[in-house]
Amino acid sequence: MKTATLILDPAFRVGPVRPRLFGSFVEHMGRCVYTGIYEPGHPRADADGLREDVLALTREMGVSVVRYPGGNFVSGYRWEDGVGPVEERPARLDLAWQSLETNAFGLHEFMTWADRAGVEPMMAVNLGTRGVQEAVDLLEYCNHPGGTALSDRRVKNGRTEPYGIGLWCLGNEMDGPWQIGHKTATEYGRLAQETGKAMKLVDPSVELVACGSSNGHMPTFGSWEATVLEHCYDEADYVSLHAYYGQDGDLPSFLASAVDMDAFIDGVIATADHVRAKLHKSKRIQLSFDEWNVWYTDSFEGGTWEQAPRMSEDLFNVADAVVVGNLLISLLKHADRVGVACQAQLANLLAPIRTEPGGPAWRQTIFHPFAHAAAYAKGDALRVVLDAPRVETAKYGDVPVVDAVATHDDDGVTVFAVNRDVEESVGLTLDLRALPGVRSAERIVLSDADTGAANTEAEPGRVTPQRSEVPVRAGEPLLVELPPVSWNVIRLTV
Ligand SMILES: O=[N+]([O-])c1ccc(O[C@@H]2O[C@@H](CO)[C@H](O)[C@H]2O)cc1
Repeated sequence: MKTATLILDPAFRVGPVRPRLFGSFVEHMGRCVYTGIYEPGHPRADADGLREDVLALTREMGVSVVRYPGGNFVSGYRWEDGVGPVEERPARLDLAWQSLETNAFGLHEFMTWADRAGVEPMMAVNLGTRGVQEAVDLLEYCNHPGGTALSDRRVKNGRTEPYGIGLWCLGNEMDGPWQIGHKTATEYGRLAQETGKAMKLVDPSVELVACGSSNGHMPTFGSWEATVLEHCYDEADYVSLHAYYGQDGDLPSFLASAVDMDAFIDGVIATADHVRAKLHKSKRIQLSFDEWNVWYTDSFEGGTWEQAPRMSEDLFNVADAVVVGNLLISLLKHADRVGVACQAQLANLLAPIRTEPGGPAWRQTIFHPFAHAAAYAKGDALRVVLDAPRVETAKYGDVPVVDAVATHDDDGVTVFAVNRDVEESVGLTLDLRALPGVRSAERIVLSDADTGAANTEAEPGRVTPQRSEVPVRAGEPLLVELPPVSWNVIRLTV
């Protein structure tokens, strides 16, 4: 068996784990909204048509913040279409996904859902086909107490108190040629600056996310962030990152996907800090990794003009869950700069939660690492000193076979670790010399002899994490075996 050692010390602090790291994303795309979170007439729907089974799973996952309504969808969206009496709302072509948008679900429905799910809303404005005026109109509608045409319209539509939405995205993936209203970095940077300036005049408390690159391999990556931030450094609080990782038959490289995420995050930090130095600023721009996940992009099908077509309903397996866990480790390793992160998406497409219309809702494999991280990654993120053998990958060269991070709070220390070896277990020795008070240890593991195993409607509990106690001997290191292709949580209680 391969062996690795890991030194834990509460002094090796990276930064606080901010709850917004465990965000998700609800887009008007495929069946995320319609027959996902919202299905009037479903046996488990409440009086507002919100699926209570999906609400319960969202709460169980520990989702903290949810980005809405897109995504590519937002770049052609008129928010006014989704407010007021439902029977008066227009049906529209959704050009992003070539689907039919009925607008039966809109702003108020989403805010009711967010309230019941116990999540903070993260609202995106359309900077594709629209601009400064529509963005400030939406913000005034949402956040101004009353006495103006827009805020009184919100009151008339049933919501007296202002929504007080604090986190806003200035458009979506505006660097992407596929984006409706795609812009150059200079065009977008100026628009983000002016939109941000006006939004902060309406409500100075809002936090704004400027669009970074739609992935770290875009030809404009780096120069896009630099140009955009040179324009909107004062107005932006965050710059966004998006990344999706897929399997293409090369499992060792897929399992090492977090190597790419680490490099992407480091590149954006370096670029944002370059602009900070160049502009002589003291403020540091934070990172909003507001779309991340595993995704088999070739499973995308659109163009039918149907309402809520089945799109990208990927069936995620054990290997996918291990990669998702590793991506969460990467986010936690950068907790000092990544202040927001949203797994894309919540229900049905690319999703931890799957539903059937009129039928059940269940947890995909990737639900579990997210739920563990959201539940147990509290307090401060800790850098760990890891000594592990390396494995060869075609995409990333040789990489450590184990990747890990830890968190420290009043209850103790939790280690999150993946074994990226396709065949062999790794014997991990946890050096606890800086934690003499550890009384007990529990470990949770997600692995399977069949790395392709998945949860389905017929077998929703096929892949389930296993919990066990690990014996602790005072003054001695702790030994844990990490099975091949596994996600592991080790909770040390003091
Ligand atoms: O790799 N791709 O082919 C690819 C295509 C589209 C794409 O768009 C992003 O992903 C969509 C789904 O979350 C969001 O609406 C959009 O922001 C992200 C990645």
